Amino acid sequence: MTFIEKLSGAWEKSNSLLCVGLDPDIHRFPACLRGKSDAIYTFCKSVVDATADLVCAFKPQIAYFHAARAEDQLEAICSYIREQYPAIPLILDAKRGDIGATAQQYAREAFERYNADAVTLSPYMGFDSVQPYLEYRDRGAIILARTSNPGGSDLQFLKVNESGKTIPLYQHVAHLVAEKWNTHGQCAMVVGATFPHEIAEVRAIIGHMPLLIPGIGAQGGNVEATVTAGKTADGRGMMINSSRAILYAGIDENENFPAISRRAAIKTRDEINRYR
Ligand SMILES: O=c1ccn([C@@H]2O[C@H](COP(=O)(O)O)[C@@H](O)[C@H]2O)c(=O)[nH]1
Repeated sequence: MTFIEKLSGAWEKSNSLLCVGLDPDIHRFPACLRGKSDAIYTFCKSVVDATADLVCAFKPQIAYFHAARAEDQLEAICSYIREQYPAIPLILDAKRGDIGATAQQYAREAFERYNADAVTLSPYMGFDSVQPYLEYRDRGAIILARTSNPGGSDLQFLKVNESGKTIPLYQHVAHLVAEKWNTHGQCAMVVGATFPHEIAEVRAIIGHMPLLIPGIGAQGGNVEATVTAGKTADGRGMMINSSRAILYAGIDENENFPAISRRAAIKTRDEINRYR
C-alpha cells in the first residue's frame, strides 16, 4: 500500500483531518515522567494511545529526539505506531535537503531505519536532492511550499518569473512539484495554517495532492480559514497538524496528561470537521 492510499484510508476510517505532532520536549514533561530513561518514548506512547482513533496521521519531529540523544526512543515509537496502528500514516518531520548521495542516506534513515510512510523535505536544493526519496515508490515526499513561520517570507515570497508571469517562489515550488516532480503520485506539500490565502493559492495549483498544514494551536492559525482554503471537493485533502497544544494540554495534571491530550485532540478534530 502506498502512502497516499494509506492516508486516504485513514481519512475514511477516522473521519478526521487531524495530525498529532510528536514534539517531546523533556523540559515540559509532567513530573511523573521526569528522570526516567525512557521518558520520551513513554510520553509519546501515552499520547499516541490516547489519540489514535482521532487522527489521520502522527508526525514525530526528529529534532526533539536527536537533541535529547534519543534516536533509540524515536525508533521505538515509530515501531510502536507501525505495529499497533498500521493504518495510521507515520510522517517523519525532518525537513531534509542535500546532494543526491547524502539524500540517499537520509532516505534510508527515514524509510528503512525509522520506517516512516513519508518524510518532510526542503525543495531548496532542487530535484536531485528529492529524487532519492522518490525511489521508495510506496513512501511519500512532503515538500515545503509556504512554511508557517514569519521568516518563511524572506525567501518564499521572492518573485520569480514563470512562463512570462511573475509569481512568488512558493508558488513556483508548487508548480514544480505538481507538474514535474510528482511523476509517481507520491508527493504532498507543506503550507502553514498561519497563511490561509497561500493555502488556497497552493491548492489551486496542486489539485488533489495532500497538504500537510502545521500552524494551528500553539502558532495561532485560524482553523476555519485553514480548512476552507485547503479542503478538496470531498472535504479531505489535508493533514492538519497540532503538536504542543495537544501534547502539553494536560501538563499540570501529571498521570492524567493523556486524557487531557485526548480531550484537546477531540476538540481540535471537531473544530476542523465543522468546516469541512
Ligand atoms: O512550516 C512548518 C513546517 C513544519 N512545522 C512543524 O510542525 C510542528 C508544529 O508544532 P506546533 O506545536 O503545533 O506549533 C513542529 O514540529 C514544527 O517543526 C511547522 O511548525 N511549520
